[in-house]
Amino acid sequence: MKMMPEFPFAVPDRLLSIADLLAEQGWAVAESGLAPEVLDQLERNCRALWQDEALRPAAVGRAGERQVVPEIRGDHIRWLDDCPPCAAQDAYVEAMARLRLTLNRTLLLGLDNYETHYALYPPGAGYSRHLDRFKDNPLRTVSVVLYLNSQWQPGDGGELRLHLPEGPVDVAPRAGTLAVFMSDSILHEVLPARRHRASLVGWFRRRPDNPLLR
Ligand SMILES: O=C(O)CCC(=O)C(=O)O
Ligand SMILES: [Fe+2]
Repeated sequence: MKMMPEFPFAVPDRLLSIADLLAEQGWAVAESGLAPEVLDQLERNCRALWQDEALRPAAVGRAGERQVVPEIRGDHIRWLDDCPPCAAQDAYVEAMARLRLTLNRTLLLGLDNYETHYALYPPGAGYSRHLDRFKDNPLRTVSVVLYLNSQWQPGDGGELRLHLPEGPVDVAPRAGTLAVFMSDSILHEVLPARRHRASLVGWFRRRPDNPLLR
């Protein structure tokens, strides 16, 4: 039997706060805690992929009927698994592993793995209101967005808008900000931006055969 990869670490308050907020309200916005050099390198990677035309227009719709509809979703993406490895990406993946273990230990979510892609929204592009969990694939459980825009100014647009029962909450996509929310319940959208908007978007997934989650 394969055990969950487990590594001992002191859980920083920052990660515990994210877990508390998720349990309380279904979403959290926090500082990622990643070093400035790591954030810089990730931002450079995302922009270089765009310059090199190595990002592809993202599709919407269920398996079998995926299509590119820029009026609904205008970002361009590349999965991290498909990118040349580098130390900054390793640091990001490790930070996400720590967050995943913290959420499992505190909230017993049974999160098993993480899938993630770079995303670049050119000026004017957005993503209409949606949920991240697909009807034909219920494994995505917690969504995580790390923003990579060191030059972001108020008025640039591109906010993540969470549609909550008590009203909308907007998150500015400033470098280092982490937005975390439940994939099946938090409706959200990306407002069009005036400049290129870079991020890493990912999902903690459950195991399809987890007997505890049936
Ligand atoms: O970039 C964001 O703020 C959110 C992106 C998003 O909702 C998605 O890719 O599903
Ligand atoms: Fe989303």
